[in-house]
Amino acid sequence: TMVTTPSTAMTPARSPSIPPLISPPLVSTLQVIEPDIISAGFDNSRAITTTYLLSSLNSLCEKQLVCLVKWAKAMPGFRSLHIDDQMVLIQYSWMGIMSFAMGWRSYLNTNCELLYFAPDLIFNEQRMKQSAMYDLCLGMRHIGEEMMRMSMSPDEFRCMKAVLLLSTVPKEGLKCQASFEELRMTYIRELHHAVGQQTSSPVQCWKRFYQLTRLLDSMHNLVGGLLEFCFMTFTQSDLWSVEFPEMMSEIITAQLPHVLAGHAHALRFHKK
Ligand SMILES: Cc1noc(COc2cccc(F)c2F)c1-c1ccc(CNS(=O)(=O)C2(C)CC2)cc1
Repeated sequence: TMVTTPSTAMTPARSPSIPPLISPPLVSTLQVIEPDIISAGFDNSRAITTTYLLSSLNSLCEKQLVCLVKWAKAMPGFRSLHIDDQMVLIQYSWMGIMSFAMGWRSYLNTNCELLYFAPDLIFNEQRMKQSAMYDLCLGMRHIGEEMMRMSMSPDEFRCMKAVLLLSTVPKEGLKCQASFEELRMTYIRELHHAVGQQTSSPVQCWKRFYQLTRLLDSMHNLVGGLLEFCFMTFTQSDLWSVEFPEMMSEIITAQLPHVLAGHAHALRFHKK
């Protein structure tokens, strides 16, 4: 489905009184295709057990995966990649994209006091401990705190999330490496442009761009730990009796051997 960009559609042809919108189409398209907030369907009246918490996270994850695939396919240029590359990019980046978006919701809605997975699934300290993922939750909260410290803008957030989709590749390379690298560069330039909108001098712009790309790099470390936990929970799901819905199971089954074999290569802006 063609996504119209309001900036072009809404800019009156000739009206000297109203300055033409200068936001480049890419940023306004990212705004238009941004998925809505999804509810987990969490029953807050039930006894809160670790198993129920994790199973609820997984059913929320399943719903978010459906939206994530739609969002990726609506992202300008993504569909021009080789279909196999589209698949592997989503398989390698879904955890990072979901976590980054959750950090953003936690920043916007709770000032990073809590982890805002969904309007009906918000983790306070106690729930973080109960979830058996306390350290991962702290790592996630730190991401949200960085967004708050930088007072990250919605445009910067959406550009960074687009870059995250294009930040983990197979070690042996993609089917169409050139079109991937061109697309990644396009979104990195778009991020730089969004940073320029938040700063008033080139030096400030580069400093902020440096800090935001550092934050993007740090997502890889958090995601590594999360994937380990995810794979461990998945392989022992009968033991923990944590439910893994269909699409999640498919993605994890496809992704797990490659990641454990060290085939997933994280693209970083900075030396570690
Ligand atoms: C949905 C959803 N919105 O955000 C996130 C990122 O989650 C976390 C991020 C950081 C620390 C944590 F502690 C998280 F939980 C998810 C999300 C939910 C489930 C799964 C797969 N399931 S899983 O096995 O990894 C697990 C987590 C249930 C145990 C994967 C992402």
